[in-house]
Amino acid sequence: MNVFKLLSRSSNAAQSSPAQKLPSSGAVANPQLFGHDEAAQAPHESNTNRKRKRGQGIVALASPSSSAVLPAALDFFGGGARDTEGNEDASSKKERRKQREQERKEEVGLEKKNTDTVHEEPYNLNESKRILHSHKLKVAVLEDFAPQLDEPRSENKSKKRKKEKEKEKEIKDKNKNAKKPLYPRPLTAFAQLRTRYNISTRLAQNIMDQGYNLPTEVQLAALPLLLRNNGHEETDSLSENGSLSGAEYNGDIHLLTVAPTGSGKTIAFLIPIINALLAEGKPSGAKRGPRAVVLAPTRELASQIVNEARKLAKGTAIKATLMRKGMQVVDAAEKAAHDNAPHSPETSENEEDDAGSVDEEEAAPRKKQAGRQAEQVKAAILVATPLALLNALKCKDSTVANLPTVSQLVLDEADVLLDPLFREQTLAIWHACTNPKLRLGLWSATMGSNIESLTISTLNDRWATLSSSQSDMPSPPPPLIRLVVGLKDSAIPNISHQLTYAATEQGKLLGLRQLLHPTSVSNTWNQPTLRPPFLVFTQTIPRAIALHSELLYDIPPEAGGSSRIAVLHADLSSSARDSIMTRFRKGEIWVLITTDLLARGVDFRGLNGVVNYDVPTSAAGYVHRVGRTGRAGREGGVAVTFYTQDDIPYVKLIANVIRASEKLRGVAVDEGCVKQWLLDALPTPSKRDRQQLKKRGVEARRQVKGKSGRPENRISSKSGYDRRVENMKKGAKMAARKRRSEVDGHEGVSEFEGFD
Ligand SMILES: Nc1ncnc2c1ncn2[C@@H]1O[C@H](COP(=O)(O)OP(=O)(O)OP(=O)(O)O)[C@@H](O)[C@H]1O
Repeated sequence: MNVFKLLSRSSNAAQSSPAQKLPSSGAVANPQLFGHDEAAQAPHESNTNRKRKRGQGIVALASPSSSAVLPAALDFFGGGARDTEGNEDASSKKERRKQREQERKEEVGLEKKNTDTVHEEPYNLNESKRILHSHKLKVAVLEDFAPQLDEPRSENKSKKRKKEKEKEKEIKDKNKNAKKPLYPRPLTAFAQLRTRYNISTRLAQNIMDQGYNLPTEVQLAALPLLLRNNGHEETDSLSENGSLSGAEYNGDIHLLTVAPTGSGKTIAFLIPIINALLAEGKPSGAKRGPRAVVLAPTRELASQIVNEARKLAKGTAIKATLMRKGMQVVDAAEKAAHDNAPHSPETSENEEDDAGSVDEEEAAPRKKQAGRQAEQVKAAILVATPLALLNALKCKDSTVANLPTVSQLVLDEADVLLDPLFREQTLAIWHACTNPKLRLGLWSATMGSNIESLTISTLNDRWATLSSSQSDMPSPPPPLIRLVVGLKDSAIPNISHQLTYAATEQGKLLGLRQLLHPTSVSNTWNQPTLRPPFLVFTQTIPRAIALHSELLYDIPPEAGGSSRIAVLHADLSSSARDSIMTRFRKGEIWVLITTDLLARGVDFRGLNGVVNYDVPTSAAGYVHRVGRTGRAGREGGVAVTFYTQDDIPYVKLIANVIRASEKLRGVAVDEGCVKQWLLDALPTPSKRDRQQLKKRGVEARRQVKGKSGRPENRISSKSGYDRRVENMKKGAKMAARKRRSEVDGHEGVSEFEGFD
């Protein structure tokens, strides 16, 4: 067995598996989830996607070279490198060479087409409606703030406040009603970014260099809404159609987007930001500071966004940076001015709440840094977690300095950033962005209606506060537009789900071991097999650590042994986390055990599956966890969820999401993994239970200390009964030894007669 060959699996080999197409096989021709049958694409918009540059980000895992022969026990990837298939591969070598040649030709052809000037048809409302409908896209103006301008600015404050309160109350009811629909002109090929929106040549080139040709659904609708139309949009058709394209806003909007996991939201918000910054040119005036801020809930996601931004802005003057400890975001002078300025009561309130939430780990180095010259952020795009940025903005008296240079604020995973866990921090940063031209973007695969109302009321508040102090507030204020792709809050349809009853904790461990070992996988139910690399999610950090130590030696040494399995959680140091992420992306780690730290946003393109070792604590949690596989339309991802007796009160939440996803995929209820009888039999958790579950998880799985002070809910392949018997035997042995030593000791005393 050549282990080296096993490690250097190339994506070609996985494709050679005839039975199952895996996400690790590489990018698919069409990254879209819906509207595949759509024939009506512009002639230049071939579905033949330009192939990604070799090795570009795809976890390099597949099967060994065609001639390698693997014992079944080591064939973790199911590449099927048996003798016979080896021969088949050898005979198809010529075929593959031909195919590669063909792809190269297509690439060249596509490049030429994309650089050609594309003739733009005028905006056609019916055509736009049809394309948006087939891609399951819905766009609506959620809130038009323009009517507020009718109110005289001199109106006394309390009257104004009262009116605002009344308005806030109305918001909830209003949200339920249908909003003004919009039918933006769909972007059906990235080439149109140049022809229609005249984006920078370099940016367009960078997009092509990434291998992106066909926009995903979210890009198809969000980019036309966010990019300035540069006068290309025909005013005639706008007036004819009653401004239904949204082009009259000319990109000047706040956008709230709900789009499936892995659907390319990152570049959908980065392209307009980079293009706007390039168009602005070098900022005038002495004020320094970031011009766009992207907030993300975890460091891993933030650093991924920085990488994407750097790739898109390569060769331009726009730089992106990750917020690190000790960095200085605003000018020292600005901060000092803020220190001396009187603060509004609203800000102080926030600060008091936040003061307690400052992490000591974060705070200590800040104190150390105070003595040294801090590194000033020079990049135009700053990506940060809320806490890291807020710490940098806090002044000596723990008030928050303003970020007047920021004109774009993006909340990636907005629902979690505005969830109680991060809300105070996120809102404090939002309020610190005092630029009257600030535009907001909220992006996630799941978004509760409470997030919409919170956004509207915060936009209202900001407007009221800023318009009383600043004369240059835009008039009318930009509207809040909502874009929804597919079915809101649902899991992607291109993965298969398995909901497995494991009865007990021990059952789950056996189930996971079965999934892990290639020879023990019995595919009796004709379900797709889970192949590495995959993620395993647990409810808590101690459980992730315990599971890791239990499985550490499950992969045979010939296949890399314990180095193939790792655990990643928030208690590890930043450098350890980075190193594990790098090794997992490289394909050196096959099984990564983690907590919800990696549940959101993180993009492992070739991840073949996800195991919910512990059931997620909410439906949204499930959507995000399983969305780590099946990215950019890749087929073959598998999501396995184990549940035990303890999960029965809540598992219906997950079963409903699975059913909805299978329905989207067109799977009949009696053929899917969640049968109707199961849905009928499972209890529906109350709202209170749901809230409790989200907050604390399944109680039985929380760290419970036994009388001995050791955790009782350990993860082990031994049953509680076996452990008890073993403990009793151990106890008996100890007691016998003690008795023996006592007897020996007694004899000893009798022998020692010296003191007398
Ligand atoms: N138009 C496209 N064509 C092909 N691949 C794309 C396209 N747009 C994005 N991708 C790829 O899709 C993957 C997922 O993108 P991204 O991480 O932005 O998804 P997301 O919608 O933010 O997901 P999540 O909700 O999990 O955060 C990335 O690997 C990205 O490179």
